[in-house]
Amino acid sequence: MRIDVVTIFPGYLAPLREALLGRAIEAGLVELGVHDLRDWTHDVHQAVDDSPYGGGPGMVMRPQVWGEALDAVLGEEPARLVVPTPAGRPFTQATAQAWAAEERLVFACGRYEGIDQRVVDAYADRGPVDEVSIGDYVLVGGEVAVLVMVEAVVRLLPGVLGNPVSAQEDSFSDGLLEGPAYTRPVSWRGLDVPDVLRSGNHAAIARWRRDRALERTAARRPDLLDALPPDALDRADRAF
Ligand SMILES: Nc1cc(-c2ccc3ccn(Cc4ccc(CN5CCCCC5)cc4)c3c2)n[nH]1
Repeated sequence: MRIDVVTIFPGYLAPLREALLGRAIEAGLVELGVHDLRDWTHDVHQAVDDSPYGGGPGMVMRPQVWGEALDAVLGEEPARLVVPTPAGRPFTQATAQAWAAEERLVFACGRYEGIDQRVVDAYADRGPVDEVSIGDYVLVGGEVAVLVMVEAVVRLLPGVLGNPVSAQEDSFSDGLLEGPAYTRPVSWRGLDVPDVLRSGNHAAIARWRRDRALERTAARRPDLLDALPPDALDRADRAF
């Protein structure tokens, strides 16, 4: 997979070259290009924003600069164009799974109050364009959202995670939140590891973990329970 990011703050994307993702890049599992939007300005002030038509607070990013940048970065290769925005469709684990199958992702990081809508509209007839939100809160720009989404996607690529099973057993992959996890010591500050986890009884352990996941999901994300397909909960689950 190749990932390109266009931004006026390239330094914001430096963490993508650290740790696990950095190793994935070095291993050639993913290619990353980070591009400074201002490289496609032609004025001495390198202006990328202007006042909004119709009035309103703040500034909007100008379409011309974005058009030149995205034409250059996209080139002739097909790619999915991703535009983070508070007004986007929710980015979920399902989105990450779908994008992990893509050959190319290009992220357009807005700032100010966002990017002139015609940029999205102009590229919509060239290929898939996704306007996505990572949550119901307002960030200052798209860069942090791109860090989140790139991490969620790249960890799913074959060879990136040391233990790929955990990608399948993620929270949300079975529709439930994962339950509590424990490691040594058995007792810590008067708090003990649940006996069942040390029993060696794998059926009992699986049941206990499922019950804790159901309990946590019901308490913290009842919406996920409501969204489960009817056959997702078996009789033992319902007893819980
Ligand atoms: N999930 C998520 C993604 C983002 C995101 C992504 C990309 C950009 C580019 C710029 N900003 C900042 C910004 C965008 C829009 C407004 C206007 N809007 C008015 C009505 C109420 C909500 C805000 C204010 C500031 C961004 C913010 N935030 N949260």
